[in-house]
Amino acid sequence: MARYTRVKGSIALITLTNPPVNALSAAVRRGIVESVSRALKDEQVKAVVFCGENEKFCGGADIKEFSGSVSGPPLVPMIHSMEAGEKPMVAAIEGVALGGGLELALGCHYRVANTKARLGLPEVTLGLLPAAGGTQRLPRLIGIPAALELITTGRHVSAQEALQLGMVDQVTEGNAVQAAMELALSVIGHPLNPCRLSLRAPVWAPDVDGVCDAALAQVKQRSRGVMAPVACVQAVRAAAMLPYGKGMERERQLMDTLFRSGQAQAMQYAFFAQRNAGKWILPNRAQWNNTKAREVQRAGVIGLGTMGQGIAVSLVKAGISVVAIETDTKQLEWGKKAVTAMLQRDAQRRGVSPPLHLLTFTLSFHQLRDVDLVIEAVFEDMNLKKRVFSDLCKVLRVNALICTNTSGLNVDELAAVTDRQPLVVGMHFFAPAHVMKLLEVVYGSRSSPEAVATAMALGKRIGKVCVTVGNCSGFVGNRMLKLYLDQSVYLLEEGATPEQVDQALEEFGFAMGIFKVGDLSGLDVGWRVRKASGLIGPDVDPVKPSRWRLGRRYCPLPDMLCQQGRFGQKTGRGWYLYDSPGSKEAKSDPEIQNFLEDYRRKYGIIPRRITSQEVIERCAFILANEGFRILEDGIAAGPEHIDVIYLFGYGWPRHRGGPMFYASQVGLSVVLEKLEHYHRVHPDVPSLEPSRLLRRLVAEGSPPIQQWKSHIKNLRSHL
Ligand SMILES: CCCCCCC/C=C/C(=O)SCCNC(=O)CCNC(=O)[C@H](O)C(C)(C)COP(=O)(O)OP(=O)(O)OC[C@H]1O[C@@H](n2cnc3c(N)ncnc32)[C@H](O)[C@@H]1OP(=O)(O)O
Repeated sequence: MARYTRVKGSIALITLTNPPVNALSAAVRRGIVESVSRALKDEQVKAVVFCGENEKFCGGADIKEFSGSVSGPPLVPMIHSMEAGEKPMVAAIEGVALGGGLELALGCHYRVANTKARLGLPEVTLGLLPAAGGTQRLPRLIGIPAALELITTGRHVSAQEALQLGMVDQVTEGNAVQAAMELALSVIGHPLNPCRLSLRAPVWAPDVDGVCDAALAQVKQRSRGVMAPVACVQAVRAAAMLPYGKGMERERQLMDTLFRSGQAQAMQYAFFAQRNAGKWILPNRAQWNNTKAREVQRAGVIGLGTMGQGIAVSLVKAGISVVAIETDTKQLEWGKKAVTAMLQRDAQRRGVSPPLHLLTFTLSFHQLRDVDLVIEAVFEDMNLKKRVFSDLCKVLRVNALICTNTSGLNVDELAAVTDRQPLVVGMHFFAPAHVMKLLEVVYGSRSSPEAVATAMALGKRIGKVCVTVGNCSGFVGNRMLKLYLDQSVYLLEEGATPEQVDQALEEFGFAMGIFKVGDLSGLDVGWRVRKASGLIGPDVDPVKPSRWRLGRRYCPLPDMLCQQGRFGQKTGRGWYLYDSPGSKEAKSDPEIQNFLEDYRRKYGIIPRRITSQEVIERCAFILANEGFRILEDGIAAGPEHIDVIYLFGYGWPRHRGGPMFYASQVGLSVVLEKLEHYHRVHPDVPSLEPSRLLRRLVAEGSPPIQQWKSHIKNLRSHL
């Protein structure tokens, strides 16, 4: 699908037509090959301009084709024949030129971009490398260091930056196609060899080896265990060392290794899962494309603690007026200072002025009378939240939405104290709220589709990856996290150290192990939650606290740590030792080793050697097992939604797809077998018992993850 038109007498305009992003599907590639051949044969045609329909040049190769057998004309010879053609070819870049789309533009002799265009080679984010000549042509155009940075990060650059780097010849505020046609007419008859990037010699740079070695070390540290960034460096190194033809061979070999790898499959799954999560659907069949969101121009934020501050910053940055409320002057001033500073820092970084005029800080609820929506972000306490909710109903417009930022409290119980249950939803932000991408939008049993649609649209507008979830304790993310945390401390009881567990998790791909994360977030947070839930009370023996509570295994180690004032980084001591309170570098603490040994002695536990494999199996499979239960309960609409929550909210490594995808990749029967084994060994941990859905899927031949939803439907109809 490429449209061929002759314009201005002597220009062949080739338009890629594959909405929404003009991806290079087999049909598009076929269309391009035919159109280029026609343009080269037509004697009236003196130059060729490429553009994309709907002001989007091209979003790259069609990723959907990667999972099947790829047919149609291959990209590399197609781009080569464009570059070798004896008529000037100009790319008119509007919207995006990404991946294969940019590689196509690099095969042209000239490139013109609209000011709003974005260019990049994001293949690395899909577990691949730019294998349509991108790793060989881009370094020849902009040099090794800049090409390494763009190709290993997959970063998109603006048209302006592309011009500075030398990726494009011209930037226009007007129509890029018009500008490209003018350029094309002006270069007819000019020699083309200097514009053929493949003909340029390997790029010389001082100490090219050193630059590539440094890039390799950097990607290995930044993306531990991920193959694609390493392959990207190797391919760019080839551009520096080898003639073009040999470099292309190297690019192909490296791509062959990546293309069918589990990592590439996981990352491509993650790409589509993220988009799929935006297509929300509620049990009553209301969904993203049949429900209208309300417009939100003014919002209220109640509570200016860490969460409220981040939420206020996110809203204001998206152009929404915010009325921010606190209960006393000191708290209000403190919050105001923090929010203002964050907005100023951000504005300074972007070279704009901070939108402080959008903020009102006040102690008075009356200032909320004309807001469209309120996000309550007070302390995680049901009674306090209920009081705030009833106070809100006295001042808000009757049709204003009330959203609660809670990490797990019952949204229905909160809604019940209001005069507007359909207009109440949960918005579970992650700390720090102006940075973390994930937002769980929690629908209660009476939340209206319109309220859910509004919260989802608002989340998207402030740059979040939003997932709708049902109302249960901990929703999706924290419900699963609780069991993962349990496993990690059980492993300590049985013989592991925090360092061992963290190392295994970091080797798996987590940026930080679970104990380091605990120290960072503050161990007192969970302690408070456990106290509030009745797990810790006056009846607990302070000398030898019970390891059996509420009918199941309980590990008192985290409570015992908190009793010693070890709250993590903020106190300079937690599972690790820090140089001073607030410092970040975690060091092993011999006191913790002694503490664990004493503990095991006290309870008569004989420590055993715990392998990294066991750490991963127990942590990852418990997550997946609870994920299956969440699907059975209808709390998440599909496995992709759970995976998106773990990818964007809990640091799950992207090259492992998510806990549900990981389970499918390991093999559901293996996961089942392992869970059965661990449950046999630990019968006092009910969450290790394999879920019914997992058993069912295995019994039905372990279908691919894309088909699980239909099996869930069958399972639920039998309930
Ligand atoms: C067999 C050997 C092959 C050799 C290939 C050699 C080298 C080339 C490799 C590549 O080119 S890989 C692809 C590189 N491109 C990308 O990674 C870009 C991916 N897309 C995006 O980043 C964004 O979609 C966008 C282009 C910036 C647009 O963002 P926007 O927010 O406007 O829309 P989205 O919701 O993200 O997407 C809309 C719609 O389009 C689908 N889609 C996007 N890009 C592709 C693609 N490259 N292939 C197939 N489909 C794509 C996306 O899934 C959405 O679909 P729906 O959800 O609406 O169904």
